[in-house]
Amino acid sequence: MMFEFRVQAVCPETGARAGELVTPHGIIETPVFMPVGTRATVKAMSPREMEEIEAQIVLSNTYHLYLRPGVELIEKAGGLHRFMNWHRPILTDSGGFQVFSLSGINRIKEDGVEFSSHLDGSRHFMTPELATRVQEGLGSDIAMCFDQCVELPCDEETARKSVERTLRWARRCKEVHRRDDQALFGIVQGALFDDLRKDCARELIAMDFPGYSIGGLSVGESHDEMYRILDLLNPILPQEKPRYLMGVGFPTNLVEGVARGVDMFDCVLPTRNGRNGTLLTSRGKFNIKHSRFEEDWGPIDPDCDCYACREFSKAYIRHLYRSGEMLGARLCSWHNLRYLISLMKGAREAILEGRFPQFRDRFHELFSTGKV
Ligand SMILES: Nc1cc(CSc2ncc[nH]2)c2nc(N)[nH]c(=O)c2c1
Ligand SMILES: [Zn+2]
Repeated sequence: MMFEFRVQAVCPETGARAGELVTPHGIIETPVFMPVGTRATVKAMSPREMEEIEAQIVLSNTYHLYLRPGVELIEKAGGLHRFMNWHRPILTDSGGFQVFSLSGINRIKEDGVEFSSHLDGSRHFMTPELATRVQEGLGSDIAMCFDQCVELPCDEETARKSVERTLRWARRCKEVHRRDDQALFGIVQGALFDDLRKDCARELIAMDFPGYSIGGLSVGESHDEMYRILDLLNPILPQEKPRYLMGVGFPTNLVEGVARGVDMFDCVLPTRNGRNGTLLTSRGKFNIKHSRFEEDWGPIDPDCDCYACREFSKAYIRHLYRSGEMLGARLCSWHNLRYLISLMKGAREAILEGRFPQFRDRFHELFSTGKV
């Protein structure tokens, strides 16, 4: 069996799940945080270091790799796993979101999206078929349908049109998808409109995808609005299939997403914030450049087992950061990634041991104190 998802335990109080996702490149234990490697690298981290922090799966981007170096080159290298020397699972996003958020002048047509490359302004036309073909060429284990994510706030008519287009495009992706060693996920859209979200989910479920992504969130809505949509979709999406909440997120959103039946998360936060000195810890977040750390000889996080926390002081990392030294960005990213990976590992263990509600309360109690 190329692709299989097994739910191993469900928290009776919340519905949080612990599971195993079997892929051609290995088994993923869920809930899982997936580091983002947009241009075929998780910034500042080598594959060996990613294995050391127990990263199980990394993300990459169709949009970026299609523009540079091009899927043809990566196919000649033997696919993305060989090209980047990462032999665990890879998930690729379809490019829809990036076309709208990164490229210049884009024009949506029924057939696809016309856009200018953010690299050199060259004109391109991305279609559901091309997005699917590129992901098959990259050889990721999990691929995304080409969807249309709308910016918030948006009116119901605009959201309805994006749902209808997303569904037509999902059918077209499924129609041309051939690789049986790659799972294609449908992406639920519908902005913050309950009926649109339910209709979109039901139509995608009827197409019988092996997993479902929840798109159109973490795009500026409040936490409560995000949680309302998750509460709405949790009972509708098939319990026996994985749920992936795209672009999320901040530690509190991860724990609350797990409590609402989400299995997979990704976010650029740990590496992007790491590079500007913002650190995520069990006791809240802080920025290392603050003067209060000048003579702080302690670790970033006393509860963290990562290389940065075991071997270096906050004072030293602050010095590196202020001097613009690359090691500063590396150590901050290293810690933030390990923190989120460990947070999901802890949630999984708590669910398996029947103590997730206590884990969740303890997390909020410590994280919100901001006692750093
Ligand atoms: N918030 C958010 C984030 C992403 C990027 S997920 C990602 N790709 C690469 C790294 N991370 C989304 N992607 C798609 N296709 N659709 C969405 O609605 C959407 C929403
Ligand atoms: Zn650490």
